[in-house]
Amino acid sequence: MISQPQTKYQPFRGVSLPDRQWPNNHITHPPIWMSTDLRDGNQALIDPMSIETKLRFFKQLVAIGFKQIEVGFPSASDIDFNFVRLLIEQDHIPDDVTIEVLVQARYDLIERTVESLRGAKQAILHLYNPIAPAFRELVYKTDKAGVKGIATQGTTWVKALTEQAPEVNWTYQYSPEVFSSTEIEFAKEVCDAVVDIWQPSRDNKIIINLPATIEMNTPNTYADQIEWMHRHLNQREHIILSVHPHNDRGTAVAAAELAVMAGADRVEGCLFGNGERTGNVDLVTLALNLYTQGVHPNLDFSKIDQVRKLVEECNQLPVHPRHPYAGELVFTAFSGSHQDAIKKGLAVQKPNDIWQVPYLPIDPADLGRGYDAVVRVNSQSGKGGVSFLLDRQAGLQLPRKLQIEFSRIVQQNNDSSGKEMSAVDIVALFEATYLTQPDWIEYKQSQINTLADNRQKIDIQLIYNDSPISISGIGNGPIDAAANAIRSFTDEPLEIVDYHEHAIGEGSAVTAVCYLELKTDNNNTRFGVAKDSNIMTAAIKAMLGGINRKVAVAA
Ligand SMILES: CC(=O)SCCNC(=O)CCNC(=O)[C@H](O)C(C)(C)COP(=O)(O)OP(=O)(O)OC[C@H]1O[C@@H](n2cnc3c(N)ncnc32)[C@H](O)[C@@H]1OP(=O)(O)O
Ligand SMILES: CC(C)C(=O)C(=O)O
Repeated sequence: MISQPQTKYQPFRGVSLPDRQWPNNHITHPPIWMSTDLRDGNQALIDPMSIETKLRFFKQLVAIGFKQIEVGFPSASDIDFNFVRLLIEQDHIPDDVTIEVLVQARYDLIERTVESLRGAKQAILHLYNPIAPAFRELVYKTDKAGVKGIATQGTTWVKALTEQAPEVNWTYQYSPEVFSSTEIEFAKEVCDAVVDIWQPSRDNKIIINLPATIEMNTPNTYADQIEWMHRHLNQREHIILSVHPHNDRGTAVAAAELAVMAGADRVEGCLFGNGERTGNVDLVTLALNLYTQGVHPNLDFSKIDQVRKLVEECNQLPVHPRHPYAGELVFTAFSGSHQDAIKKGLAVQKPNDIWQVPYLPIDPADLGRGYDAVVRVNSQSGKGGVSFLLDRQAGLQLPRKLQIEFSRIVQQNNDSSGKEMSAVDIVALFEATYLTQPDWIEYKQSQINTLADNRQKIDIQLIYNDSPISISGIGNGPIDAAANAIRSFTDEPLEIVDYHEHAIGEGSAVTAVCYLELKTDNNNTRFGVAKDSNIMTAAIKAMLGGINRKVAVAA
């Protein structure tokens, strides 16, 4: 990089629009969407799609709900020409879907393009030519009149040639390519001239598409340009104003949103932002941004993983794991405080209430994604995430102090392995720590009787050192009695500091889980955990579990 970038690059200022209105506007309904995956997306691929791949992609776009789909550049290649023919001849185009094709302003190419569309019920013919200063000077070696002439001549040819195919219900689209860096008055002049030739009406509107072929500055700059055109174009009522933002500065989504606020009716882009260089605007993000504002985009991404997989296969390009809404990791929290907040939010979120789960701008379930991936545990995680996974995976709802104790054990494990732990790993570690300790004292069975003074007597059979042992205790309740019985046998102080239990499962498969915090010497407490179909047995086993753990750790 050079130390004085101003000697090499100059700022782009766009149009002066001090009375701009767009900042006060809100998007209250979706724009007309146009997917150009099979054209602008395809032309940017290392290996452009085959006809079969294009057809797979086309069907997916239709299933998502796109009503306008640019399917190729039929005058450029046999694949694109034959693909258009296949769509028409094999009747793959639903009645409410219009295919679109792109062409340069060259007679022979337009002729071939019209030929490719013969027999279609409806079609959008899209003509473009670059009109910006650098293109006029460097590429076309002409002036403003020259590029305007290419646009008007092209439009005249399109008009004449499409009239020869009256079976097609034609819509004409014109793009002043590189609109984003064209003098705004000149862009209007060219578009007005095209509109004059085409003679659109309220019933047969022309699409004027204003591409940010190269993104020039902050997205407000583009919004100003679009609002200016929206306010100044002749015959605006006969025009569908369209935008086609590219993502050179990484702000295409913002540019498209602001452009819609500025008056655009239609947005062209690609799924997951594929396209030339840094891509076209990402239609998935745009649509779901709208959805999270309570506006249905009229596009269905309720199986987003399936869509992502298909697009990755067709484009032979991966979608980034952090891609908004669709990336593999976007609904995953590794860090402790995020996990804690998500866990608490999910616990109180009711299905029909306004969505309020912290850190999750959208309910993953709306996109067909599960909650399993929401919380993942590595060395950055805390008790919230660990206990969330224990609950999701095994139905274990640990009391707070045990959450803290066990998350430290998980942390030690992570620190030594340096790896992420799956929910299965965490449950296994929990079981190894609390439920499957070596059986120093093994529970066999027990019986409880109520005495004449209403106190409870318990008789417990144990196995200790491979020998059966019977112990008894009396107490105010069964747990007190069991604690007295065990205390007499171990000759240890045994105080129950906290008792927590819950059921897992339903009906005859229900299991009780008991978590006891035990004081087994003067200063320290220790958790004993056990599961059993009988709640009392679970409590006795939990006491023995706590003692077993003390012994196991001390040994
Ligand atoms: C921003 C965009 O995405 S625009 C779309 C770009 N997509 C593509 O180009 C993909 C498909 N294109 C192609 O395969 C080829 O360009 C073809 C087959 C259509 C044409 O190929 P060629 O005839 O070799 O021409 P090429 O594409 O190199 O274009 C150069 C010529 O076309 C002229 N030209 C380029 N674009 C246009 C246009 N939109 N309108 C009129 N003329 C144009 C150039 O001035 C140049 O003319 P010259 O030969 O007299 O100097
Ligand atoms: C043809 C036009 C719309 C285009 O693809 C662009 O300018 O990026």
